[in-house]
Amino acid sequence: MANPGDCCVKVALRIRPQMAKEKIEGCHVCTLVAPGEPQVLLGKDKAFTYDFVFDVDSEQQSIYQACVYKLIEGCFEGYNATVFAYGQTGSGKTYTMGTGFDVSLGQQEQGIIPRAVHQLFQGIQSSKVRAQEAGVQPPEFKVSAQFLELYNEEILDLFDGTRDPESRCRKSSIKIHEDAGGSIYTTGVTSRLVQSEEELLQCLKLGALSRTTASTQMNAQSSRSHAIFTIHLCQMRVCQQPQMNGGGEEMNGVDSTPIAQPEFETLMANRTLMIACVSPSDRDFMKTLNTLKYANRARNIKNKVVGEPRQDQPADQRPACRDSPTSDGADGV
Ligand SMILES: Nc1ncnc2c1ncn2[C@@H]1O[C@H](COP(=O)(O)OP(=O)(O)OP(=O)(O)O)[C@@H](O)[C@H]1O
Repeated sequence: MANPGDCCVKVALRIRPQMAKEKIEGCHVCTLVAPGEPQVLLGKDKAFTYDFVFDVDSEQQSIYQACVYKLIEGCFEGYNATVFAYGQTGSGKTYTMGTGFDVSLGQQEQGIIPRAVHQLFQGIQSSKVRAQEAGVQPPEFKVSAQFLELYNEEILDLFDGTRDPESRCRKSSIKIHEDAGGSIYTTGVTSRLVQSEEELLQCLKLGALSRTTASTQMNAQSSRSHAIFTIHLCQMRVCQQPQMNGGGEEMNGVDSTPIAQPEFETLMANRTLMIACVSPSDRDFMKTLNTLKYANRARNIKNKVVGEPRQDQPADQRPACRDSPTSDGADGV
Protein backbone atom coordinates (compact mmCIF):
# COMPACT_ATOMS: atom_id res chain seq x y z
CA MET A 1 0.00 0.00 0.00
CA ALA A 2 1.37 3.41 -0.94
CA ASN A 3 2.06 6.06 1.67
CA PRO A 4 0.06 9.30 1.33
CA GLY A 5 3.20 11.12 0.19
CA ASP A 6 4.07 8.60 -2.47
CA CYS A 7 3.03 8.87 -6.06
CA CYS A 8 3.56 6.59 -8.99
CA VAL A 9 4.98 7.05 -12.42
CA LYS A 10 2.08 7.36 -14.85
CA VAL A 11 2.24 4.99 -17.75
CA ALA A 12 0.65 5.47 -21.16
CA LEU A 13 0.67 2.75 -23.78
CA ARG A 14 0.75 3.73 -27.42
CA ILE A 15 0.22 1.20 -30.18
CA ARG A 16 1.46 2.50 -33.51
CA PRO A 17 -0.34 1.64 -36.76
CA GLN A 18 0.98 -1.24 -38.82
CA MET A 19 3.61 -0.18 -41.31
CA ALA A 20 3.07 -0.85 -45.03
CA LYS A 21 5.87 -3.45 -44.94
CA GLU A 22 4.16 -5.35 -42.14
CA LYS A 23 0.87 -5.39 -44.04
CA ILE A 24 2.52 -6.51 -47.27
CA GLU A 25 4.30 -9.30 -45.44
CA GLY A 26 1.01 -10.54 -43.99
CA CYS A 27 1.53 -9.67 -40.32
CA HIS A 28 -1.61 -9.90 -38.22
CA VAL A 29 -2.66 -7.45 -35.54
CA CYS A 30 -2.28 -9.10 -32.13
CA THR A 31 -3.34 -6.20 -29.88
CA LEU A 32 -6.88 -5.37 -28.88
CA VAL A 33 -7.84 -2.29 -26.85
CA ALA A 34 -10.89 -2.59 -24.61
CA PRO A 35 -13.40 0.12 -25.65
CA GLY A 36 -13.46 2.97 -23.15
CA GLU A 37 -10.95 1.26 -20.85
CA PRO A 38 -7.19 1.79 -20.49
CA GLN A 39 -6.67 -1.92 -21.14
CA VAL A 40 -5.00 -3.92 -23.83
CA LEU A 41 -5.20 -7.59 -24.67
CA LEU A 42 -2.15 -9.09 -26.32
CA GLY A 43 -2.91 -12.32 -28.16
CA LYS A 44 -5.70 -14.32 -26.59
CA ASP A 45 -5.08 -14.00 -22.89
CA LYS A 46 -2.46 -11.44 -21.89
CA ALA A 47 -4.31 -8.45 -20.47
CA PHE A 48 -2.66 -5.29 -19.13
CA THR A 49 -4.06 -2.09 -17.63
CA TYR A 50 -2.28 1.28 -17.65
CA ASP A 51 -3.16 4.89 -16.86
CA PHE A 52 -3.80 5.56 -20.54
CA VAL A 53 -3.98 3.31 -23.59
CA PHE A 54 -3.84 4.80 -27.08
CA ASP A 55 -4.79 2.55 -29.96
CA VAL A 56 -3.44 2.61 -33.51
CA ASP A 57 -5.63 5.48 -34.67
CA SER A 58 -4.80 7.88 -31.79
CA GLU A 59 -3.71 11.33 -32.81
CA GLN A 60 -0.70 13.22 -31.50
CA GLN A 61 -2.89 16.06 -30.24
CA SER A 62 -5.18 13.81 -28.18
CA ILE A 63 -2.22 12.07 -26.56
CA TYR A 64 -0.66 15.42 -25.68
CA GLN A 65 -3.91 16.78 -24.27
CA ALA A 66 -4.65 13.67 -22.26
CA CYS A 67 -1.36 13.18 -20.53
CA VAL A 68 1.24 15.90 -21.17
CA TYR A 69 -0.58 19.25 -21.10
CA LYS A 70 -1.05 19.31 -17.31
CA LEU A 71 2.56 18.32 -16.73
CA ILE A 72 3.75 21.36 -18.64
CA GLU A 73 1.28 23.58 -16.81
CA GLY A 74 2.84 22.34 -13.59
CA CYS A 75 6.22 23.71 -14.72
CA PHE A 76 4.82 27.22 -14.17
CA GLU A 77 4.19 26.25 -10.55
CA GLY A 78 7.85 25.36 -10.13
CA TYR A 79 7.67 21.59 -10.59
CA ASN A 80 9.72 19.34 -12.79
CA ALA A 81 8.10 17.22 -15.45
CA THR A 82 9.59 14.20 -17.15
CA VAL A 83 8.16 12.49 -20.20
CA PHE A 84 9.98 9.59 -21.74
CA ALA A 85 9.21 7.03 -24.40
CA TYR A 86 10.18 3.39 -24.09
CA GLY A 87 9.92 0.51 -26.50
CA GLN A 88 11.60 -1.69 -29.08
CA THR A 89 13.22 -0.21 -32.16
CA GLY A 90 10.67 1.01 -34.69
CA SER A 91 7.83 1.09 -32.14
CA GLY A 92 7.16 4.84 -32.53
CA LYS A 93 9.18 6.53 -29.77
CA THR A 94 10.69 9.21 -32.01
CA TYR A 95 7.37 9.79 -33.76
CA THR A 96 5.61 10.19 -30.40
CA MET A 97 8.21 12.48 -28.79
CA GLY A 98 8.97 14.46 -31.93
CA THR A 99 12.22 15.98 -33.05
CA GLY A 100 13.23 19.30 -34.53
CA PHE A 101 12.69 17.76 -37.93
CA ASP A 102 8.95 17.79 -37.29
CA VAL A 103 8.79 21.22 -38.89
CA SER A 104 8.29 19.49 -42.22
CA LEU A 105 5.40 17.50 -40.75
CA GLY A 106 1.88 18.83 -40.68
CA GLN A 107 0.73 20.50 -37.46
CA GLN A 108 -1.37 17.45 -36.58
CA GLU A 109 1.62 15.12 -36.69
CA GLN A 110 3.85 17.15 -34.41
CA GLY A 111 5.22 15.20 -31.49
CA ILE A 112 5.31 15.94 -27.79
CA ILE A 113 8.50 18.03 -27.61
CA PRO A 114 7.52 20.68 -30.18
CA ARG A 115 4.06 20.87 -28.56
CA ALA A 116 5.59 21.28 -25.10
CA VAL A 117 7.91 24.00 -26.39
CA HIS A 118 4.91 25.81 -27.85
CA GLN A 119 2.94 25.49 -24.61
CA LEU A 120 5.87 26.79 -22.55
CA PHE A 121 6.26 29.93 -24.64
CA GLN A 122 2.52 30.45 -24.74
CA GLY A 123 2.49 30.18 -20.94
CA ILE A 124 5.26 32.76 -20.69
CA GLN A 125 3.37 35.10 -22.98
CA SER A 126 0.12 34.65 -21.04
CA SER A 127 1.85 35.42 -17.72
CA LYS A 128 3.19 38.64 -19.18
CA VAL A 129 -0.18 39.65 -20.61
CA ARG A 130 -1.91 38.88 -17.30
CA ALA A 131 0.63 41.01 -15.42
CA GLN A 132 0.19 43.90 -17.85
CA GLU A 133 -3.58 43.72 -17.56
CA ALA A 134 -3.27 43.75 -13.77
CA GLY A 135 -0.99 46.77 -14.00
CA VAL A 136 1.99 45.00 -12.39
CA GLN A 137 5.52 44.42 -13.61
CA PRO A 138 5.57 41.49 -16.06
CA PRO A 139 7.55 38.47 -14.89
CA GLU A 140 10.86 37.69 -16.56
CA PHE A 141 11.68 34.16 -17.64
CA LYS A 142 14.93 32.51 -18.54
CA VAL A 143 14.65 29.46 -20.80
CA SER A 144 17.61 27.21 -21.48
CA ALA A 145 18.04 23.74 -22.93
CA GLN A 146 20.41 20.82 -22.75
CA PHE A 147 20.52 17.87 -25.12
CA LEU A 148 22.34 14.68 -24.20
CA GLU A 149 22.75 11.38 -25.92
CA LEU A 150 23.56 8.07 -24.33
CA TYR A 151 25.33 5.92 -26.85
CA ASN A 152 27.33 2.76 -26.16
CA GLU A 153 27.30 3.62 -22.43
CA GLU A 154 28.87 6.99 -23.15
CA ILE A 155 27.23 10.39 -22.65
CA LEU A 156 27.56 12.84 -25.52
CA ASP A 157 26.66 16.51 -25.51
CA LEU A 158 24.57 17.18 -28.61
CA PHE A 159 25.06 20.94 -28.20
CA ASP A 160 28.83 20.69 -28.09
CA GLY A 161 29.77 22.26 -31.40
CA THR A 162 33.45 21.54 -30.90
CA ARG A 163 32.88 17.78 -30.93
CA ASP A 164 34.06 16.77 -34.38
CA PRO A 165 33.33 13.27 -35.70
CA GLU A 166 36.86 12.01 -34.88
CA SER A 167 36.58 13.04 -31.26
CA ARG A 168 33.26 11.23 -30.95
CA CYS A 169 35.05 8.21 -29.56
CA ARG A 170 36.92 10.24 -26.97
CA LYS A 171 35.40 10.36 -23.52
CA SER A 172 33.14 13.36 -22.97
CA SER A 173 33.72 15.58 -19.94
CA ILE A 174 30.14 15.16 -18.71
CA LYS A 175 29.83 13.65 -15.27
CA ILE A 176 26.77 12.23 -13.55
CA HIS A 177 26.53 12.85 -9.81
CA GLU A 178 24.14 12.01 -7.03
CA ASP A 179 23.60 14.55 -4.25
CA ALA A 180 23.01 13.78 -0.57
CA GLY A 181 19.25 13.74 -1.18
CA GLY A 182 19.60 11.12 -3.89
CA SER A 183 18.89 13.51 -6.77
CA ILE A 184 20.83 12.92 -9.94
CA TYR A 185 22.53 15.85 -11.64
CA THR A 186 25.10 16.34 -14.38
CA THR A 187 28.07 18.66 -14.78
CA GLY A 188 29.94 19.73 -17.89
CA VAL A 189 26.83 19.88 -20.08
CA THR A 190 26.34 22.74 -22.55
CA SER A 191 23.29 24.89 -21.77
CA ARG A 192 21.78 26.98 -24.56
CA LEU A 193 19.92 30.09 -23.51
CA VAL A 194 17.00 30.78 -25.86
CA GLN A 195 14.64 33.71 -26.34
CA SER A 196 11.88 32.21 -28.45
CA GLU A 197 9.98 29.10 -29.42
CA GLU A 198 11.67 29.13 -32.83
CA GLU A 199 15.13 29.32 -31.27
CA LEU A 200 14.41 26.40 -28.95
CA LEU A 201 13.06 24.29 -31.83
CA GLN A 202 16.16 25.15 -33.83
CA CYS A 203 18.30 23.87 -30.94
CA LEU A 204 16.30 20.67 -30.91
CA LYS A 205 16.79 20.30 -34.63
CA LEU A 206 20.55 20.93 -34.53
CA GLY A 207 20.98 18.52 -31.63
CA ALA A 208 18.89 15.87 -33.35
CA LEU A 209 21.09 16.28 -36.44
CA SER A 210 24.20 15.37 -34.52
CA ARG A 211 22.61 12.30 -32.99
CA THR A 212 24.44 9.11 -33.66
CA THR A 213 22.30 7.18 -36.07
CA ALA A 214 22.78 3.76 -37.56
CA SER A 215 20.23 1.84 -39.49
CA THR A 216 18.93 -1.41 -38.09
CA GLN A 217 17.13 -4.24 -39.76
CA MET A 218 13.84 -3.01 -38.36
CA ASN A 219 13.97 0.71 -38.77
CA ALA A 220 16.03 2.45 -41.42
CA GLN A 221 15.87 5.73 -39.46
CA SER A 222 16.71 4.08 -36.18
CA SER A 223 18.68 6.20 -33.73
CA ARG A 224 20.12 3.29 -31.73
CA SER A 225 20.64 5.58 -28.78
CA HIS A 226 18.86 7.33 -25.95
CA ALA A 227 18.40 11.08 -26.18
CA ILE A 228 17.46 13.39 -23.31
CA PHE A 229 16.25 16.89 -24.12
CA THR A 230 15.98 19.06 -21.01
CA ILE A 231 14.32 22.47 -20.85
CA HIS A 232 14.94 24.69 -17.83
CA LEU A 233 12.30 27.32 -17.16
CA CYS A 234 13.25 29.91 -14.61
CA GLN A 235 11.02 32.79 -13.53
CA MET A 236 13.33 35.61 -12.52
CA ARG A 237 10.87 38.05 -11.02
CA VAL A 238 7.70 37.58 -9.03
CA CYS A 239 4.58 39.39 -10.25
CA GLN A 240 3.80 42.25 -7.91
CA GLN A 241 0.30 41.15 -7.14
CA PRO A 242 -1.32 43.12 -4.32
CA GLN A 243 -2.51 40.01 -2.45
CA MET A 244 0.93 38.44 -2.32
CA ASN A 245 3.85 38.88 0.03
CA GLY A 246 7.38 39.44 -1.18
CA GLY A 247 6.49 40.71 -4.64
CA GLY A 248 9.23 42.09 -6.83
CA GLU A 249 12.10 40.06 -5.37
CA GLU A 250 14.65 38.47 -7.61
CA MET A 251 14.30 34.73 -7.24
CA ASN A 252 14.94 31.59 -9.15
CA GLY A 253 12.06 29.49 -10.41
CA VAL A 254 9.43 30.97 -8.13
CA ASP A 255 5.75 30.74 -8.82
CA SER A 256 3.10 33.30 -8.14
CA THR A 257 0.23 31.11 -6.94
CA PRO A 258 0.08 29.21 -3.66
CA ILE A 259 -0.74 25.56 -4.26
CA ALA A 260 -3.28 23.75 -2.14
CA GLN A 261 -2.23 20.33 -0.86
CA PRO A 262 -4.66 18.27 -2.99
CA GLU A 263 -3.59 20.13 -6.13
CA PHE A 264 0.02 19.71 -5.09
CA GLU A 265 -0.39 15.96 -4.73
CA THR A 266 -2.07 15.75 -8.12
CA LEU A 267 0.79 17.67 -9.67
CA MET A 268 3.40 15.46 -8.07
CA ALA A 269 1.47 12.34 -8.97
CA ASN A 270 1.57 13.36 -12.61
CA ARG A 271 5.18 14.38 -12.62
CA THR A 272 6.71 11.50 -14.54
CA LEU A 273 5.09 9.99 -17.59
CA MET A 274 6.38 6.94 -19.37
CA ILE A 275 5.00 6.30 -22.82
CA ALA A 276 5.42 2.66 -23.72
CA CYS A 277 5.40 2.29 -27.48
CA VAL A 278 4.58 -1.00 -29.17
CA SER A 279 3.94 -2.49 -32.58
CA PRO A 280 0.56 -4.15 -33.17
CA SER A 281 2.00 -6.89 -35.40
CA ASP A 282 2.20 -10.53 -34.35
CA ARG A 283 5.76 -10.66 -35.64
CA ASP A 284 6.74 -8.43 -32.70
CA PHE A 285 4.66 -10.36 -30.15
CA MET A 286 7.48 -11.23 -27.75
CA LYS A 287 9.06 -7.76 -27.84
CA THR A 288 5.66 -6.19 -27.29
CA LEU A 289 5.03 -8.56 -24.38
CA ASN A 290 8.34 -7.55 -22.80
CA THR A 291 7.50 -3.85 -23.17
CA LEU A 292 4.03 -4.39 -21.68
CA LYS A 293 5.50 -6.24 -18.70
CA TYR A 294 8.14 -3.59 -18.11
CA ALA A 295 5.58 -0.79 -18.42
CA ASN A 296 3.46 -2.62 -15.87
CA ARG A 297 6.38 -2.72 -13.43
CA ALA A 298 7.07 0.98 -14.02
CA ARG A 299 3.62 1.81 -12.66
CA ASN A 300 4.83 0.67 -9.27
CA ILE A 301 7.80 3.04 -9.19
CA LYS A 302 7.16 5.54 -6.44
CA ASN A 303 8.07 9.21 -6.48
CA LYS A 304 8.58 10.41 -2.93
CA VAL A 305 6.85 13.68 -2.03
CA VAL A 306 9.21 15.15 0.54
CA GLY A 307 7.07 18.01 1.86
CA GLU A 308 4.76 20.83 0.95
CA PRO A 309 5.76 23.72 -1.29
CA ARG A 310 6.15 27.12 0.32
CA GLN A 311 5.45 30.38 -1.41
CA ASP A 312 8.79 31.91 -0.45
CA GLN A 313 10.94 28.90 -1.34
CA PRO A 314 13.12 28.93 -4.42
CA ALA A 315 12.25 26.08 -6.77
CA ASP A 316 15.49 24.22 -6.10
CA GLN A 317 14.61 24.00 -2.40
CA ARG A 318 11.03 22.95 -3.03
CA PRO A 319 9.71 19.51 -2.16
CA ALA A 320 10.99 17.24 -4.83
CA CYS A 321 9.92 13.89 -6.13
CA ARG A 322 12.57 11.24 -6.05
CA ASP A 323 12.33 8.50 -8.58
CA SER A 324 13.18 5.02 -7.55
CA PRO A 325 15.78 3.62 -9.89
CA THR A 326 14.38 1.87 -12.90
CA SER A 327 15.68 -1.47 -13.96
CA ASP A 328 16.62 -2.65 -17.44
CA GLY A 329 15.13 -0.91 -20.45
CA ALA A 330 14.91 -0.87 -24.20
CA ASP A 331 15.43 2.14 -26.44
CA GLY A 332 14.18 5.47 -25.20
CA VAL A 333 13.88 9.03 -26.36
N1 LIG B 1 1.56 6.66 -34.46
C1 LIG B 1 2.17 6.61 -35.65
N2 LIG B 1 1.51 6.99 -36.76
C2 LIG B 1 2.12 6.94 -37.97
N3 LIG B 1 3.37 6.50 -38.18
C3 LIG B 1 4.08 6.11 -37.10
C4 LIG B 1 3.52 6.13 -35.78
N4 LIG B 1 4.44 5.68 -34.92
C5 LIG B 1 5.52 5.39 -35.66
N5 LIG B 1 5.31 5.64 -36.96
C6 LIG B 1 6.27 5.40 -38.05
O1 LIG B 1 6.92 4.17 -37.78
C7 LIG B 1 8.31 4.25 -38.06
C8 LIG B 1 9.14 3.92 -36.81
O2 LIG B 1 8.85 4.87 -35.80
P1 LIG B 1 10.00 5.60 -34.93
O3 LIG B 1 11.14 5.99 -35.80
O4 LIG B 1 9.32 6.65 -34.17
O5 LIG B 1 10.47 4.38 -34.02
P2 LIG B 1 11.49 4.41 -32.78
O6 LIG B 1 10.85 3.65 -31.69
O7 LIG B 1 11.91 5.80 -32.47
O8 LIG B 1 12.70 3.58 -33.38
P3 LIG B 1 14.26 3.60 -32.91
O9 LIG B 1 14.30 3.16 -31.49
O10 LIG B 1 14.85 2.56 -33.81
O11 LIG B 1 14.77 4.99 -33.13
C9 LIG B 1 8.56 5.66 -38.58
O12 LIG B 1 8.51 5.62 -39.98
C10 LIG B 1 7.39 6.45 -38.04
O13 LIG B 1 7.06 7.56 -38.84
